[in-house]
Order: sequence, then structure tokens, then C-alpha cells
Amino acid sequence: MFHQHYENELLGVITKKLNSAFEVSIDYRIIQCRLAGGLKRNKPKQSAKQGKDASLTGITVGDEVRVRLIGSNEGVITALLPRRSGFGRRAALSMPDKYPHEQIIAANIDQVLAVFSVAQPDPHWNLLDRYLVACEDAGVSAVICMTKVDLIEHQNPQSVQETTPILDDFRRIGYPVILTSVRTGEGLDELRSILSGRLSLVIGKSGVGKSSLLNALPAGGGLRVGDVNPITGKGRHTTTHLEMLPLKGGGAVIDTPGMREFGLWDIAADELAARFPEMRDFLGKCKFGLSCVHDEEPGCAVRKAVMDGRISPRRYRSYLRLRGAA
Ligand SMILES: Nc1nc2c(ncn2[C@@H]2O[C@H](COP(=O)(O)OP(=O)(O)OP(=O)(O)O)[C@@H](O)[C@H]2O)c(=O)[nH]1
Ligand SMILES: [Zn+2]
Repeated sequence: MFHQHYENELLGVITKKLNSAFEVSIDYRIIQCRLAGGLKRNKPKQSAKQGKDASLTGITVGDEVRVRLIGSNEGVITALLPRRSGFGRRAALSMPDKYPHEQIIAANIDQVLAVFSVAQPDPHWNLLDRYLVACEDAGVSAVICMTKVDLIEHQNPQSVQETTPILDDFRRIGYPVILTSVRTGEGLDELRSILSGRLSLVIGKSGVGKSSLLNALPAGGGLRVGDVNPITGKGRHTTTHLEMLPLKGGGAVIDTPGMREFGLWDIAADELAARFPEMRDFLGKCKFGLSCVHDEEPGCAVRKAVMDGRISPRRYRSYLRLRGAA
């Protein structure tokens, strides 16, 4: 959120994406913008990750853009700056012609906060594995945030027993795990510090408590007064649009409303294994070398590591399942 003169144009960051308009933060001011005619939106022609031309895909929240001001709080987006990172999903599977590749959900993010509740609903570990593979693929770090830890005794008996070892597995692999509850306040300081100064994309299924969590974080400058409802404390943001929420003390979070589907795209089997950090040490050490897909091949170093307890059997099963789906 900075500005710089460029032939009467300013640089800004997209903080909100509406149907045909954008909000752009320029020097802490929100400017309502539309796209210049030349910038076509939602017509991805190729996968856009780091270094590739982002203008080929939909411009989205987190993108840095050049804006020509018209009036005091309106402008036209005239150019898109190169992306540092893009986090996507396979969009609209029923329309492969329209969206042949991944759709970038958010641009330039530093980390993903993957949110799951310990209960109501019980955690969906395979979905978490899928999120983490997508993070590895995008080259973005991931933080696992468990919510509603006050409800731990309400988990079904089987999942109570499995939760702690599964979270320990994730920690061992290197993913930070935060345990939170907005009811007791547990973990909220830790969450604040991990979000501070970074742009984080918050993902998780509806009902896991994302909104409650974000509303429990102190907002920073740049939010409009109208977004806060001082009576109920609710409604700081709606969950109908992708929107960036600045945090007090720096950093911002992007909420992902209505994220129902979450596919993986174009990840070849050999690349998929490399998206499981705990498997990386064993890749290339199988009898069949890099051609091993670590399923039923003899002399597979990955499967041996599973047998030896160095790779979690649950994560390995998740790998096999994703490989089948890839
Ligand atoms: N016990 C308990 N309940 C919580 C906690 N956080 C959220 N909830 C409840 O979980 C339900 C869902 O919370 P939301 O914050 O609306 O969940 P969400 O993930 O934002 O859901 P969407 O808005 O549909 O995306 C609500 O009934 C909350 O009151 C918590 O820490 N403890
Ligand atoms: Zn193998």
C-alpha cells in the first residue's frame, strides 16, 4: 500500500473484488475502480504462478495494479504488476472450456491459514492434506489453525483419539499448528503474531469458524467505518465477496467466502510426491528411481519409510488418494 507516480497514475493493491468492480487501496485510501477496456477479466489462458504474466488470468484480491484516478475516489485499473505468488484452485469443473486451468484465488499472499474446527464439524484431514499440497504447489507457506478447541470433548470418540497424533504429524513435517477458541480466547495472541505483517489467505469450509476468528482480530486502518456494526460486533465483513481485511499493527487477511470445491490441477504423480515435504528425502531412492509412483512397486523407498514409521500412514494414504484423483 504505497504510491508512486507514473504518468499521473498511482500504484495500489486490490482489496476487494465485486462482480464488475474492484476496491483498490492506494496509500490507505480505498478507491472504487473498474478495469480499463484492454484488461480482460476471468479469461485465463494459461496457468499464472510466480513469474508468469498475471494479466492472462483474472485480476484478483492481492494483485498490485496501476490506477488512473478519475475524481477523488474513483479510478480505472490500467495495468497489472507481476505477481510474486498466486494461490489457486481448479475452478468451475463443469466448465472446462471456460476455465481450463486453475483460477487464482488471491495474489501475492505470504501464507495460507488453513482453518479446521476440532468439532462441529469434525476435521476433514484429507481436505487439509489437499490444501497443503496446493500451498506447496504455489510455493506459499501454510499454517494450520484449529478452531473451537473449547469443544474438544464434543468430538466423536474416534476423532478425539486421533486428533492429537495427527496434529503432531503435521508439526513434525514442519507445518505450524495453532489451537484456538474464540470462546476462551486461547491461541488468539499466537494467531495475531503469526498473521502480523503478512498477507494471509484464510481457507476452510463453511462453519469452521473463520468469520468468528477474523472478527476476533483487531482491525487495522483502511477498513470503512460502515463495515463495523458496533452493537452486535458482527458484520465487520460480509462473506459474499473476496475481501482483504487490514489488521491492526500491520498485515492483512483475505477471507475466502463460498469456497466449496477445492480441486488439484495438473499435478503429475512425480510432482505430487514432492508436494508432501516428508516424502522429499526419499524421492529418487526407490528401486525404479524417479519413475516410481510409490504405490505397489517393489523397492519403494517411500513405502519403506511408511513401514518404518518415518512417514505417517494416513498422509501416505492421502497421497495415494490424490494420485488417483490427479
Ligand atoms: N464453541 C465454539 N463455537 C464457535 C467458535 N468459533 C465459532 N463458533 C461457532 O461456529 C459456528 C460457525 O462460525 P462462523 O464463524 O460463522 O464460521 P465460518 O467458517 O465463518 O462460516 P461461513 O461464514 O459459513 O463461512 C457459529 O455458530 C459460531 O458461533 C469457538 O471458538 N467455539
Ligand atoms: Zn517409490
